[in-house]
Amino acid sequence: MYTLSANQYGKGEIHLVRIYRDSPRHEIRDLTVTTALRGDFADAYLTGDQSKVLPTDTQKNTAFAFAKTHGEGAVEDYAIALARHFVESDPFATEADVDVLVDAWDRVVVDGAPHDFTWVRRGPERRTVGVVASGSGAEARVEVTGGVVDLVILKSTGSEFHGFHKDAYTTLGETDDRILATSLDVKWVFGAVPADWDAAFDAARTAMVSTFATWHSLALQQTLWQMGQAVLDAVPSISTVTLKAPNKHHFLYDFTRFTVEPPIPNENEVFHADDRPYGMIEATVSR
Ligand SMILES: O=c1[nH]c(=O)c2[nH]c(=O)[nH]c2[nH]1
Repeated sequence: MYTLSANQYGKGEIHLVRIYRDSPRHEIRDLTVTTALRGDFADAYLTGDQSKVLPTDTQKNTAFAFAKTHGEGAVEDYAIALARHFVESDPFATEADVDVLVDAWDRVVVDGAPHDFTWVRRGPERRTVGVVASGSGAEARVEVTGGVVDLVILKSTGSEFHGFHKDAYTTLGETDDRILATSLDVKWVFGAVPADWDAAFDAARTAMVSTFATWHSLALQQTLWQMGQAVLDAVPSISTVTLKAPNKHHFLYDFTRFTVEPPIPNENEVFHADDRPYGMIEATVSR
């Protein structure tokens, strides 16, 4: 005998674009929305009875409809409205997830003037918004997370790595001046609702980026600890932040193997940017 221990279902990566065209200067919002419902859905798996299953196609339709009807506030307001709608209107859903990836677009500048309705996609960095809604009435609960994925950042000095533990397999040289580069995947949990979702995101992102730049690093581990604290300092409504950071290694290219005369110096100027393998450094910092 086996047990269906857990199940959820929803629509993955609903890519929707909302244009705000109430004035000649349009605005754009580019969202990739993933929904998931949990609740009384075991029969759909165990017996094939779909009578309690709101199709994922309907979830997709609702995501598009809410982009119009609940799209005026921050992305968080949209995601909260959509998640609450699922738990409040679907008698079989007890919990709903709405996860959103936000693609940013930069307004094009033509002859020094910002253009009204043309943008160039920024990237690969994307802001993330996650909502888990459950219960209803007095029991209604909403948990909101924010974050960023694929925030690629590099500093060309101000990073050291030495004094590490060595064994018979250790070949890595010690360094007091190296490139430090990563692609950050960061998620933070809101313990309270901030006054302004967008301002909270901007403050958290600025805290991370400026700390990465200014903290003289003795290891990516130490930098992540500093960045996590900076996020908590910058945004009082964030209770916990989890940072995942691949160490994108840049190896000094060894010109000493060449026989050219005169020898070519390489004083931390030419590197082999290795895309894999990478170190994977992770930390969660909490209040
Ligand atoms: O900042 C670093 N942390 C490590 O744990 C590590 N390991 C390694 O090989 N290089 C680095 N760099």
